[in-house]
Amino acid sequence: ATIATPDQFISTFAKIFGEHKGERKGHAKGVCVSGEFQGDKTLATYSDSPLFSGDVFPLTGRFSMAGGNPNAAENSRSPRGFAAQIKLGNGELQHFSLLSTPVFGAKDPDSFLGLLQATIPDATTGKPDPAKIAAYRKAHPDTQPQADFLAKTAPPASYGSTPYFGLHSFYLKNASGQQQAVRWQLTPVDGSKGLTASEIAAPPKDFLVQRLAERLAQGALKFKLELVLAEAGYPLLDPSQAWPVSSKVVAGGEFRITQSGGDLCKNINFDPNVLASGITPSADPILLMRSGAYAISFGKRLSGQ
Ligand code: HEM
Repeated sequence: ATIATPDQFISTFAKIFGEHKGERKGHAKGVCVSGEFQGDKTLATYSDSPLFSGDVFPLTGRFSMAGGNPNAAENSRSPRGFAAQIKLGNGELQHFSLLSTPVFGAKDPDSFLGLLQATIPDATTGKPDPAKIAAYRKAHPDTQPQADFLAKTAPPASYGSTPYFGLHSFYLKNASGQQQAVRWQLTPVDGSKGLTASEIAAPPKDFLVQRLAERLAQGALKFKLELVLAEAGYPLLDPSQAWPVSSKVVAGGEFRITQSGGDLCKNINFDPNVLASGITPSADPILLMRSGAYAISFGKRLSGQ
């Protein structure tokens, strides 16, 4: 049974990253973007959602650095985030809220909260205690795969040169009512590119916003939406476990980012459980936890806390 609560995550983020009034308590550093989404009609086999009608819908989004530090260093070996709110023609909304790692940092809220608590800086040194973190990971092996991925993968060279992963399972249903569990992911049409060794050692300051603007000056930045189809026995409730690489993947549409900067995303809470009709959440307890935590962060930051 889960005992971690949304407010415990918010108070633990404050202990790790400090209090930053008016800022997002997670993914504090980021940039608003806008553009459009076009669903792939061939998905009708699996989904009757109007998201996949083939119509073009406007989106407001945000690229971000994970963590509650609004001044996070951009060579950090931490996840990057991409969130999007798509406005369908019928007034419905569809959110995507994704990370650049193919797995999440823990199997459930309790394990994730314990990991965060183990990274709270030590009162005397002012720094996290690496031995404490290592001991926690050893006792909770589900926290290791994401750390391994981040250690071996160069941080993205730009927000547009990395894939993004939804990590949770969601259900689609088709016109005959058949259900299919999927995970969604975004593949960058430009390809993936990491920072070079010298950029990692001596990163240009705040290059992510600049590189994004430079890229958008050349035309739309595109990502392909892909849906990975679950098969019998797949872990549907544990985002720390990757699905087999042999899984069937179907095309879901295309994201086209055309503008960056400004404040359009400021008053959006990119709650991952805001879904267009025909798409439903799984019972992944981390997915459920996110709605409560994001709502607290949203309320705080819009009221200057
Ligand atoms: C229990 C686990 C998690 C907690 C407690 C948590 C907490 C938070 C909080 C408090 C925010 C700021 C929300 C706001 O002020 O609007 C945030 C942002 C974000 N989170 Fe999480 N998160 C969790 C898991 C995840 C997972 C699994 C993903 C991706 C699959 C993710 C992706 C993001 C992204 C992309 C943002 C930035 C959204 C934006 O740009 O506004 N988070 N998270």
